[in-house]
Amino acid sequence: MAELLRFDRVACIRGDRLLFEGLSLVLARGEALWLRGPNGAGKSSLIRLAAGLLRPAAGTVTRRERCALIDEAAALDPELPLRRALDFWARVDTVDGHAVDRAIAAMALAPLSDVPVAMLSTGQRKRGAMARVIASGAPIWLLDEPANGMDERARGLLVAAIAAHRANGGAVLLASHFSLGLKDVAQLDMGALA
Ligand SMILES: Nc1ncnc2c1ncn2[C@@H]1O[C@H](COP(=O)(O)OP(=O)(O)OP(=O)(O)O)[C@@H](O)[C@H]1O
Repeated sequence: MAELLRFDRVACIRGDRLLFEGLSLVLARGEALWLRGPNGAGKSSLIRLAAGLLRPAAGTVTRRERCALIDEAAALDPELPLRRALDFWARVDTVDGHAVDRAIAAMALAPLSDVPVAMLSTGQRKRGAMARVIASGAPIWLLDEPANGMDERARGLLVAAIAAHRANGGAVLLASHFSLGLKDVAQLDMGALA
């Protein structure tokens, strides 16, 4: 099945504000969709709907595969060295240690493997969170401002990881205030919806 994620006429209400309604989209294998729009437009809310962390006020969200999420929290145990924090999620995601090795290499984190997550810089922690997503093996990546705090080199690694994931049959839903320079990416302007 090529289709991984579908929104059918979805409405989203936060607090007492209608953020959007009648929103339909399909994300298929190999595809990427870039959510754009000003602060408060609803990009994070749409990603949380996709993750199943928010319920639509109307319409339906269908996920046909597992998803992995990055948002403002790294979701890595701050007390653990980075490698062990990633190994914890590998056990939850039932992937083997090689998946973690590959993810660490993809985000150039080997020199930081023994550093406690709490001691990582903002950009390093973001790379760690991205390694968690890569290692998960989840076909659907939900990336809410994944490049925040990343330097140019790390952004390059992120873009390469996204391209490799898509080439492997994965799909990416991305919220970002700036272009990452992704090739062949569809765009949804949330400002135009609000
Ligand atoms: N838990 C909540 N309760 C009530 N309102 C909320 C809640 N979370 C977010 N909102 C509101 O929903 C609106 C959309 O927020 P959201 O975080 O989805 O926007 P965004 O497009 O991701 O913004 P940004 O570019 O600043 O990250 C905002 O007006 C925000 O105040």
